[in-house]
Amino acid sequence: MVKVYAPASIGNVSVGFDVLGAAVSPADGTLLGDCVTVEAAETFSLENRGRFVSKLPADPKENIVYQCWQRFCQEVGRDIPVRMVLEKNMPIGSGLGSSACSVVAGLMAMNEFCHKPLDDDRLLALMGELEGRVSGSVHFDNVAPCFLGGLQLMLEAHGITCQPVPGFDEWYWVMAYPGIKVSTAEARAILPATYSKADCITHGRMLSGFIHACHTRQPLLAASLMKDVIAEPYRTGLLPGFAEARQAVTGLGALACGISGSGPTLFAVCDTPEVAEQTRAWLQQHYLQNDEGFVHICRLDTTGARKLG
Ligand SMILES: Nc1ncnc2c1ncn2[C@@H]1O[C@H](COP(=O)(O)OP(=O)(O)O)[C@@H](O)[C@H]1O
Ligand SMILES: N[C@@H](CCOP(=O)(O)O)C(=O)O
Repeated sequence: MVKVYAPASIGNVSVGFDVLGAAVSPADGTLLGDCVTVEAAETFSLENRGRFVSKLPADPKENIVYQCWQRFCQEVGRDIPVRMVLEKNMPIGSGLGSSACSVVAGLMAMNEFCHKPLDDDRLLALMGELEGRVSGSVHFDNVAPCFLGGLQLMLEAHGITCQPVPGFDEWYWVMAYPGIKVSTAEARAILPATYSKADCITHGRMLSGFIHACHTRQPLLAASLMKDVIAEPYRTGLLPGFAEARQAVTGLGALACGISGSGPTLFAVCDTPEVAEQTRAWLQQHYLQNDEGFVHICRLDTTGARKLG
């Protein structure tokens, strides 16, 4: 039996639309991610459990974990009869890389169960393909950090999908999920087809400056460059209270605040435990819309997906 946990992730990290992503886990040790278990069986079956099980598609074949099994079998060229269990702990359409958690845990668990017929590069390519099926187009900024951990920059050049970028150990990532759903495919569809020269220049300056500041260990410079001219201006209308929340948490001392993936989750970067706690408390009181919402103070998850059993 193999059990794999795959952590939540922040797509874009504000400054790198589709090309930058971060894996995060709560500092208190809570598991904020999906788990997939695979064990030998006579015939294939998939059981769904967990807090958000009721939000999964009604047709089992539309569950991306079923599709992971099917695609993995096709890739290795044989039918593999297994019992799979998905623990759906991640809210769907949350901006926390929920589908990526299921994809990464599903494919990695199958690969581990079969004694690793696929190497990490091939597995990551399949993860991107499966994520593309549910989110509207292939993008690696959730699956790559979720699988490999840390902050990952997508390169997709010279045979390299992504490479790690050094994060800042002192940063707390406060993640606030308000409890409402935003479809990634829809949040992608509303973006413009083309951008102005000024936006392209600003985007290049922010992203290159952020990556430079990470490599040269300048946390305040890095945080000041975490600005999004590609998606955020068009998506804030989907996120009730986002502009007020950002103003409030930066007023409390957060170094940066942005939309996690396509939202509605918001992230705030803080560099002291006191500011992180004040930010958590404010968001808990003002940003959540219903009982399904939550706030976690997280750290960069430098491990990524891992075997729990
Ligand atoms: N195991 C799964 N986990 C999450 N989403 C799934 C899963 N299986 C199928 N889906 C579908 O994939 C889509 C994921 O939506 P999306 O907005 O991309 O969510 P997220 O941004 O949280 O990954 C939804 O239509 C959902 O029904
Ligand atoms: N780069 C993507 C990231 C989507 O992340 P999700 O967690 O909302 O699926 C985008 O911004 O569309």
